[in-house]
Amino acid sequence: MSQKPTVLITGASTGIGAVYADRFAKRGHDLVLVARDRAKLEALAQRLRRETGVGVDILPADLTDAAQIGAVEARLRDDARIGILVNNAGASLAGTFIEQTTEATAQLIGLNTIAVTRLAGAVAPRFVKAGTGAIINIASVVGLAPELGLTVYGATKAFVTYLSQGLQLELGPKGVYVQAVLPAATRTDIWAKSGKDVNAIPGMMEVDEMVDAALVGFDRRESVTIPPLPEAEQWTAFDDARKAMLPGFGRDRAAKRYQKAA
Ligand SMILES: NC(=O)C1=CN([C@@H]2O[C@H](COP(=O)(O)OP(=O)(O)OC[C@H]3O[C@@H](n4cnc5c(N)ncnc54)[C@H](OP(=O)(O)O)[C@@H]3O)[C@@H](O)[C@H]2O)C=CC1
Ligand SMILES: CC(=O)[C@H](N)C(=O)O
Repeated sequence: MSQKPTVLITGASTGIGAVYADRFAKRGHDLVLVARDRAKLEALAQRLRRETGVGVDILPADLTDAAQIGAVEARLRDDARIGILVNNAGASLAGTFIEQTTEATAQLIGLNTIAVTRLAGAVAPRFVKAGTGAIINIASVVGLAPELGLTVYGATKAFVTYLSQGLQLELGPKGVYVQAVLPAATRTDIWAKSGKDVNAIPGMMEVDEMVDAALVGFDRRESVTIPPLPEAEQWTAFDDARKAMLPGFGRDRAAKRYQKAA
């Protein structure tokens, strides 16, 4: 059993989550791998046990199912060895807003936002009590870019970034580190699953490069990591512009432009 904190990773059966599993195993952390596909989780677990010698448990679960996410929450609450949560499981959707059904968007919102919030909520009290722990939430640059035409998906990812920033403010002073990772297009199965041809999209980052970059941000304890963004100052300027508005929100009169002419 590793002396390092165990890492629970959701969406570990493929793509970004599977690479996080590989990297944390190579760093010597025991793992708990969560996704729906038991066979893929077991194959990855066997490889990582064999190659790295760490302990790997699998916890198959559909995170949109109340009973199944409940089992993952219980593990996060009760297993004191778990010191890092990677909230990565997520999906995208084919089509435009008016082509998407309310059932499909509700399912997407459930996975990309409610599950992320519930799992963070299950583990945060224990982390705060211990005065240590880390939560990595996988958002997306799409959450900053309504122009990309992925409205509901992007809205779920804006939620994840906001949630992460809020949690970092609330939990950071109590010793808990929260990171939002905002990948841009990354070569994984998510594209085919949402009806897109991964090879037709320019600027596709390889998944190993994306996760390795995100882990550089993790090691630096960045609160927001955007792997492809060349100029970090652009994010700082964006965030500073937001903060500059805050004093303007606390006024008891409507702004002059909204006041009726006398
Ligand atoms: N690839 C990209 O371009 C980008 C991806 N992201 C985000 O990265 C995260 C990982 O996606 P990525 O690796 O690309 O895509 P993949 O489709 O490869 O991986 C998604 C993972 O989530 C799991 N998953 C999906 N639905 C459920 C569910 N209902 N319950 C439990 N697990 C589920 C899948 O496993 P299983 O099917 O076995 O359940 C799989 O392990 C997502 O949050 C995505 O939004 C962000 C920006 C860019
Ligand atoms: C739009 C996508 O499906 C992609 N995962 C992304 O966030 O860029």
